[in-house]
Amino acid sequence: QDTRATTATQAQPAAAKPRVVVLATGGTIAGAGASAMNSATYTAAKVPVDKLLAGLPELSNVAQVSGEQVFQIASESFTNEHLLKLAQRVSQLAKQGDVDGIVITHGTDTLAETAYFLSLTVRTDKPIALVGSMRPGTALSADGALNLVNAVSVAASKDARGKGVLVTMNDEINTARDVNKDINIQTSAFKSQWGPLGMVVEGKNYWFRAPVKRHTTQSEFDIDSITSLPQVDIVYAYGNVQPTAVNALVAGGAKAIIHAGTGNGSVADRMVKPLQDARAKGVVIVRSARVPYGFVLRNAEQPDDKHDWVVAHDLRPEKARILTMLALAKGASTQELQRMFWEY
Ligand SMILES: NC(=O)C[C@H](N)C(=O)O
Repeated sequence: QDTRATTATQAQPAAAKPRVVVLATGGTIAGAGASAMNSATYTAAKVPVDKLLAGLPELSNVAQVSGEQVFQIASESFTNEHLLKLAQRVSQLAKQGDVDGIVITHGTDTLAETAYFLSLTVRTDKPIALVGSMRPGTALSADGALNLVNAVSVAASKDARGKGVLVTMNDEINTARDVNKDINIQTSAFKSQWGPLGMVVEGKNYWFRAPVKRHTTQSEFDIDSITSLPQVDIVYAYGNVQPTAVNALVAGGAKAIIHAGTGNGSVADRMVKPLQDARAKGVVIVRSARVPYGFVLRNAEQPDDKHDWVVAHDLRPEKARILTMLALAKGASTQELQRMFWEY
């Protein structure tokens, strides 16, 4: 009896690839410049998602990928409405049985803010990976292609489940909460002060740590029940700063002001009274720091208990703004907001 035929038919059929949806929002990863020398001079948000995906045949080895153009904008122009619309779409897709992971292509300038917003509001354990690029696809040594393949491969992997919203740039996997754009011009733009969670190399993830802060499935926020976000603004501290901006924001209807203080979140003597007055009018005051690393301590630099101010822990002012908007949308008190800053 010839056994060769039997042996041949015993070969296992290739397992179906995970299904990943790429939601495109614009940014440099969809940018185009006039020449290959233009690594920094170009127009963002030009190339449609279908074209981005069609240019990457490698993706089909990793996942069954489909694309959806949600916006086509540079990320510095993101608004609260964009955040809400994107998070609602991510939440819908995450509930679908035929979606295993979601990738969001995004401009890098506000990518970390959007990532944090999604990690706080989308209740899923499916992998969500945000990705951008520092050079447009038309440039020499463009970084978008590999970044995007890496993002799809992370979103497609079972071992990324339950790790919350991730940012995959420059071969690193960072958690949405900790990561920030720390360097412009360079492709190693994204850093977490507490270190990356891992790396993605040739389609495989290498994990070294896991996030401990509440996110996604453990979050008390839920995009499905949020329809609008309150006005929360940021005031930047510097030598000779005057109360002009604080007073204007209060008059303009800000519900909270994030004070990006010097050093440990310190507040200039002439700014204390205007901030106290704002608080007396019901405006929530959050003390953060313009210093990128370290963290702000409660009742150090200022008597926060006495002022009824909140401290932003290690969150940058722009990320403190995201958490404060979500807290106020839920009607949180200043005590609850402070708890949230320690927990998220
Ligand atoms: N590298 C980039 O994506 C920067 C661009 N300004 C953006 O955020 O859309």
